Amino acid sequence: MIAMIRKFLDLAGERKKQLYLAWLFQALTSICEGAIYFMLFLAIKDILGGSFTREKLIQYSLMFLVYTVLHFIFYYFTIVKQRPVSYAMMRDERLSIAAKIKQFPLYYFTKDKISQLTSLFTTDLSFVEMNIMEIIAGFVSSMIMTVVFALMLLSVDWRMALLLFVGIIPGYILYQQFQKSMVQLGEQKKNAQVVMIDSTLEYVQGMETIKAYRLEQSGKLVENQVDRYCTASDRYEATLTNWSMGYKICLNLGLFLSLGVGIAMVRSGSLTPATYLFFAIMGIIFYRPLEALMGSFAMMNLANASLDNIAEINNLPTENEKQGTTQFADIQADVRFENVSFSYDGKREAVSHVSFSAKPGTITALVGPSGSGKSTLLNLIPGFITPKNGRILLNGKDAAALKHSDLVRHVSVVFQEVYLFQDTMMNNIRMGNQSTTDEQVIEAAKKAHCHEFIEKLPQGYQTIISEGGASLSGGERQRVAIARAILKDSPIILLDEALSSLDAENAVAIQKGIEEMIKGKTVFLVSHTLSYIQNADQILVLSDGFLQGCGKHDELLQSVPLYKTMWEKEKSIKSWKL
Ligand SMILES: Nc1ncnc2c1ncn2[C@@H]1O[C@H](COP(=O)(O)OP(=O)(O)OP(=O)(O)O)[C@@H](O)[C@H]1O
Repeated sequence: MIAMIRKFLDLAGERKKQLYLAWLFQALTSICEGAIYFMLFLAIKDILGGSFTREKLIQYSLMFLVYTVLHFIFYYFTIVKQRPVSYAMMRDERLSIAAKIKQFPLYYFTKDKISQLTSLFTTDLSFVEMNIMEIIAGFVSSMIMTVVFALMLLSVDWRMALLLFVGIIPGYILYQQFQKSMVQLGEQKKNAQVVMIDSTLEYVQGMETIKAYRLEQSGKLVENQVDRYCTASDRYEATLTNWSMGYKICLNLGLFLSLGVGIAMVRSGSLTPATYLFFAIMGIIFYRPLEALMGSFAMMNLANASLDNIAEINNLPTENEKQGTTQFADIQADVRFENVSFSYDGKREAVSHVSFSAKPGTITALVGPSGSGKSTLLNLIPGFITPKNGRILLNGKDAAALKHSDLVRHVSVVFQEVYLFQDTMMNNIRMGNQSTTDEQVIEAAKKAHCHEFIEKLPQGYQTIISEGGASLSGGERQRVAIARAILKDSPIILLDEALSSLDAENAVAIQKGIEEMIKGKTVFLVSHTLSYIQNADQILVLSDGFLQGCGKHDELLQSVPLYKTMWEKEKSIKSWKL
């Protein structure tokens, strides 16, 4: 629990003071509650001792009123102080994680990591936001109440108090065991939840394929994961209930012992009936905060796991942290790879010992079988991923030493998959260069051959694009990406299968736009279709991450067997007739 509070305070930052104040009010609330019970003892003592007069009745009533009012006032301030803190903290945390995610290397975003992030936003942050204050307040209150009650009981009769406390020892031993098994079950429950979210996302995203192929078993997979999560949750709750019962019994051993021995003490005259009666009442009340502590343990456990997940994301190194500080503002860029290697998992190299150079005003095409490392090599250029070995030089300057923002500004990318944001078409294109006017945006759209279809949209350039650009065809999305790149006007241009979603007519239509965009630039082009790139200034042939050859189309046909095979295959496919 202490570790969890520490983690929470780390997240709280400057709001720590407000939290301390809230917990101080919580402590005062508990002290007032303790005082009310102490008055109860004094009243019982007076009644049984025959000294309960009318004045005492008024005196106790007034004190009761004062403590009750104070209790409510302190409780009100506890809530007022702590309520906004968790919402404000989680707001900051959401924004800071969103900003941090943007700086993660691209290869971080694998399917399971996306599920982990989804779970973090939908479950962990919300859970902490909704529950942590209550958990900590409950813990602070339980602890203070226990101390206040213990001091009060000791001051009334230390022998009876010690007998009552005996139950804490077996309770604590059981609690330790319980904690271990609950942490394990909590992790199982959490993992089952991540897998369930993962399979549900996959199910929704793959709906088109599921419907097309009537894949009934895909629904079964979601059903299984939902069942697994339900079983894990059930096991967690059932175990919690069993342990809680055992814990309660252990604690109450002290109550039975004190009441049993107390009777003997009253009989022998060493204990007054008033004190016995007081302990009989307080015996039940004393363990309540400790029992509540156990009850909220399940929540603590889950909150702790959520805080760990938040910390894990916060502690991940970002690409920017690894980048240098050298400024780069050249308007042309000569790109040189020197013995560059990269591995995603630290075991197998996706790009291995690659060296080549590309001059401004030239097109370098990357070809090779699927998985040969073409996209990886492309992603190395803007620093989306960084080489594990070797160097990439831009105009002779090591890219690793350059400011990340400068590097990214110098590279325009058109990926195969184009993401459009839920914003106007105008703003979606303007993302290429925020400082451009509407006229410049339209000019770029015309060059990329988007203008015609944008004009046909209900509000033209002011039409809001649905999330991800799902309402546009693949070819339309790709032309918007080309318009963005035209606006950005960077010295380096990366085209990763950029023509893949265009039909032959469209591809020819925007050829001019692309030609204009790449004039004087250092262009890298990934293509599976060799006929598209046969006029490139140089072609890099990759296989299993290694560079098999580098040269012009005719040279490669002579010198690289893999290239020759790929070319012949393409020719034979083209001659297929149905
Ligand atoms: N995010 C990732 N995490 C782990 N491995 C990856 C990741 N992305 C790619 N790989 C692996 O790295 C290797 C090279 O992949 P890359 O995408 O660069 O190949 P490619 O030639 O572009 O393939 P394709 O033509 O199919 O797009 C492959 O073995 C691939 O499985």
